[in-house]
Amino acid sequence: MLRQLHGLPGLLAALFLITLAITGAVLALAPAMDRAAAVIPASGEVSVAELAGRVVAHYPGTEQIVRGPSGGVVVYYSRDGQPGADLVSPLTGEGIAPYEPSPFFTWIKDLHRSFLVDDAGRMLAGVMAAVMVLLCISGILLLVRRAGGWKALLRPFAGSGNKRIHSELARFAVLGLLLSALTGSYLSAQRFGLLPEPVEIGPMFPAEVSGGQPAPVATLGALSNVDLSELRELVFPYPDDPQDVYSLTTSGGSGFVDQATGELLKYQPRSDGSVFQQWIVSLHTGEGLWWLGLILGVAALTIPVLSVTGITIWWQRRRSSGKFPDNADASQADTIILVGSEGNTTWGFARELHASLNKAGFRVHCAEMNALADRYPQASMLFVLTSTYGDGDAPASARSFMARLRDFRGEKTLKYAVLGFGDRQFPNFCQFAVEVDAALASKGLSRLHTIELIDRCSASQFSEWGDKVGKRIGTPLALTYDPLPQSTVKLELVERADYGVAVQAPTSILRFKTAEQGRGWWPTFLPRAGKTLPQFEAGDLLGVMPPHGQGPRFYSLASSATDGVLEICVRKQPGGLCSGYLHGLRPGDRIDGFIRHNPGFRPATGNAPVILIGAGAGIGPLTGFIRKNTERNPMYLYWGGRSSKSDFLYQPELWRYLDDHRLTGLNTAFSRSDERAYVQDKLRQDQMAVRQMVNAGAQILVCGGRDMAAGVKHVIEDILKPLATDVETLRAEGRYLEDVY
Ligand SMILES: Cc1cc2nc3c(=O)[nH]c(=O)nc-3n(C[C@H](O)[C@H](O)[C@H](O)COP(=O)(O)O)c2cc1C
Repeated sequence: MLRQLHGLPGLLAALFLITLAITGAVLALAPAMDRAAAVIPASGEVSVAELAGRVVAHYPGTEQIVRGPSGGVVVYYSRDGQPGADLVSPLTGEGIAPYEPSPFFTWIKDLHRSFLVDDAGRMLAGVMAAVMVLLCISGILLLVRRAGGWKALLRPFAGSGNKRIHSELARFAVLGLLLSALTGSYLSAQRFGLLPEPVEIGPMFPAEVSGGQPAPVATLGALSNVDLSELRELVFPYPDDPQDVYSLTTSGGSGFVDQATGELLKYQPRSDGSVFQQWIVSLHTGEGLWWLGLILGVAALTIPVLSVTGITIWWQRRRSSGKFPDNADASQADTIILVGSEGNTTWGFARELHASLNKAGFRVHCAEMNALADRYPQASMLFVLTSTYGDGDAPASARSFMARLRDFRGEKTLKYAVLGFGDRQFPNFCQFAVEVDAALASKGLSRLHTIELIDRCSASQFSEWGDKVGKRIGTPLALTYDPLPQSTVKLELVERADYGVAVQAPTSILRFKTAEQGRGWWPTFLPRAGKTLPQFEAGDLLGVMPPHGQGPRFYSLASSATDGVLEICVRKQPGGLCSGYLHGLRPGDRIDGFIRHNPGFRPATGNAPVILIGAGAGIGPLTGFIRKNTERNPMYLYWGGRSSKSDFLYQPELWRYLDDHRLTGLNTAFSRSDERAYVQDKLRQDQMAVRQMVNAGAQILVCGGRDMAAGVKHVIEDILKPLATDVETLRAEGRYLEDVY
């Protein structure tokens, strides 16, 4: 419900909101620019009488002096019968520049207030402001849900991609956006009579004025008592009319000043309603609060990005949660698939399983976990595919599953398998799936297959799980997960370097270029008939389609698009289908590939040290990060191989980076040399230095096999103990990242 409340209005309003945001951001500059152009004396330095005296000395035909919200003083005068207006210095009364409202800002203001179509546009702008209030409030509640509570709202968000960008930006900007939207809605509601607008009726013209000889304005007592910082406007009396008076408006009220005696006549303080109104205007426009204007402007600039990421998230969710064709009735089905999902990606996996089982002749019913029936009379297999949310909690479509499970009466013949979807960056990896698996077992059901956990939507883990389940049920399941139909690009192997054969760890560095002919490298990456690769960074993933219609396998990229090649580092796995295929390639051979972004695995920017830890082919993306470290931020590499003579991957390149300081320190460990050391041993030897770096804010990135990553985590936990922190805390802060396979 909350999500619909956030998504639908956002989608409909996106274009108008982007217009309002961009124009609002431009207008937000105006108060700061006005302020920069003006001369602003300190409070108490210049009285209105002094100002008026100085101005009159330079502009004998002064008719009015206005002090704008940003502090700039403008004099309106008449010279030789011609009216004029100048920005003046209150310190001297001299003109600084002619005063003319900027036609550009006027046009932007019209676009902002009414989309250039008068009342209908003004009404639309008001509606958009109200929609923005709704989006901000529902967005705040979604952020709280995503963070796992109000208290956790300031912690770094885990996860990656559009969702992370959307949440981080929203958290940064939401209060500014809410303030602009609330004040904008208020002003619109007043304009269309939905809220009362305070009417400020000034004091009546005084019945009696002295009518004496006018005194020089600089000597008038009532004007001497008012500081310039309080002035709004001072209207001069008609020349040669002794019965006329000065009209004075200040931030506190308005009144008249006798031009002969300098006495204040008929002063009337401003009403509370008018003061409140002025605050609303200032809070919306930044008038008089130039710094707030800039903050609101920056917040407004996030709206285009929030709109694009929001629409992308909505679109991906929609595509992956479409209805299933051939969904059998729950009471007739022999196989049940239950799905626990919040962001809907798990539905994409469920659809693939559903289609594959259907093709194999099963009658399959698929539904959300919240729709668990009391019993499935015909079913012999139950698959539960679920993600985990919050801090190890159930996702939206599984919140009531545990409660419903209490009333569930499973047939004795019903066997189940749970497949968890999660992200190892979270402390409670796939926790909810683990709890569901235990709860089903405690119901007396037996397992068709032990629980397995999929990290970050790994397509290869999913297809491996399918192979194992297929063997158990006696029907091959060729499961391929493709979140959106991928358009692949032909890549041509241009270079390879082979290592590790002598130590039974054949590993190759493979360099590809797109096979389509273009002028140089870059044109091949520009959009052409949809057959192009998007931008990529080291640490992103290259999806490779092995032959014979298998699902894609993913390899971490060791290069960025700017390096001019697409580089991966691949260890040949015994019996590995895709790694064997890649190792068999010769220069000139072509493969099909696509990019999957992985923004969750990137070194942080800034001066804090970065500690890169890897083993074997895990050095690929780490080398890519070092290559990109042209800022020469402190970067240390701990890497383990088997033999320095056989599988020291990237050796010459790393030494070059040490020389040019892209790499600050290199520490290698070789398990089949005399030292017989692993990367964990090197970390332990260096524990003082590692601890100091973590204390100085270092980020740790680990890349390589699961066992190595577990060993490294263990050592790092020990190293962190004296610092009273641990790996999970660093992980939550985005300072311990893993790319593990
Ligand atoms: C706010 C948030 C909280 C998450 N919490 C966890 C968690 O505690 N444990 C975990 O393993 N994964 C966690 N994840 C990762 C998701 O479970 C993972 O991305 C999953 O593939 C999402 O599937 P879905 O889109 O079908 O919900 C979290 C993701 C987000 C965005």
